Amino acid sequence: MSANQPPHSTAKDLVPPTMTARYTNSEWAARIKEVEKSLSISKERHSVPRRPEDVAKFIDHTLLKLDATGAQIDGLCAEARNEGFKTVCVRLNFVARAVSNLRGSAVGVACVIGFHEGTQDLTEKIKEAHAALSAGATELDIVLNHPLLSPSSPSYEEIFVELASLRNLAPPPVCLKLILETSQLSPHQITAACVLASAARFDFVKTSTGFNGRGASEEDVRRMSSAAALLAANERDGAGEAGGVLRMQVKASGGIRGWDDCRRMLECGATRIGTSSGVWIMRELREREKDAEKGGREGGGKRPGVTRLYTDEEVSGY
Ligand SMILES: O=C[C@H](O)COP(=O)(O)O
Repeated sequence: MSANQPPHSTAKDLVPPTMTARYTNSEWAARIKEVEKSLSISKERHSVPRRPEDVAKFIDHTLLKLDATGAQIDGLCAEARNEGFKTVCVRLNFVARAVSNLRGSAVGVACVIGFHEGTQDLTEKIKEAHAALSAGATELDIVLNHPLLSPSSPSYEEIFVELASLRNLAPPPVCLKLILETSQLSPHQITAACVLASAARFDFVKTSTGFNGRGASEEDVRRMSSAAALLAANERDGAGEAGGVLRMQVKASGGIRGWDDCRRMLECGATRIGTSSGVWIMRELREREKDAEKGGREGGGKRPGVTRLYTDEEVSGY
């Protein structure tokens, strides 16, 4: 299937039923507590690619302003094609236009769902997701209903049912990302959201919508990346010979404006960057590379090469 082919184009009116619960709230609470007990936040600095064509593949080129115009979406798609970005990230009303713009390219189309509060009910989110897939979206960035993580009475069961139902509607190769809105969550709630997203087989946890509170922070990305690594390791242990466990990845988004912000997020363990400043990041990176080359020629330094962030087994291939 090509990157831009609608995965559900033959089943336009078919919306699968919602999934039933897997664990009770208190069982989820116990599982989350276990994960928290063994979670240590990695201080590792992940290696980062420097060649612009490699960096571009980590970027979701994003335009989510409510007053965005069709002409701006056309421009966004042209930039994404030109730079070789991973996707363009747009609202539902522009998915079909973006898909048509990007036909024949390797650039995918990500659509935000439940944007930006996340509090829509499950039926609403399922309808939106179904419409996005039918229009050709290859990735869905779904906002967590984060008020359901309220510290006094968290509804883990309800959140899991929502996530599992959306995964059921959109199986791989559709890439599913859960937007946590980390500015609204405590570290404990962030870990809880990672546990639920991983159990529902989401491909990514994503920091922010860019519309509520601060954007991505190094601390949050490190926590999410460490939790994802631990959850994959736990599952690998449980899977024994069966293997095949995929590591959930982290998308940093919100307020990432320049190459230094982008590099810092990748160093903390993000493997996708959501930003409305993609073109500026690439411009800055090219300028830095030019300076480094110049310095290298004059001072005998070495141009940084491309390094791998994860092994093939660790990433899910998106
Ligand atoms: O999903 C991505 C964010 O909305 C992008 O946020 P930004 O406009 O602050 O770059």
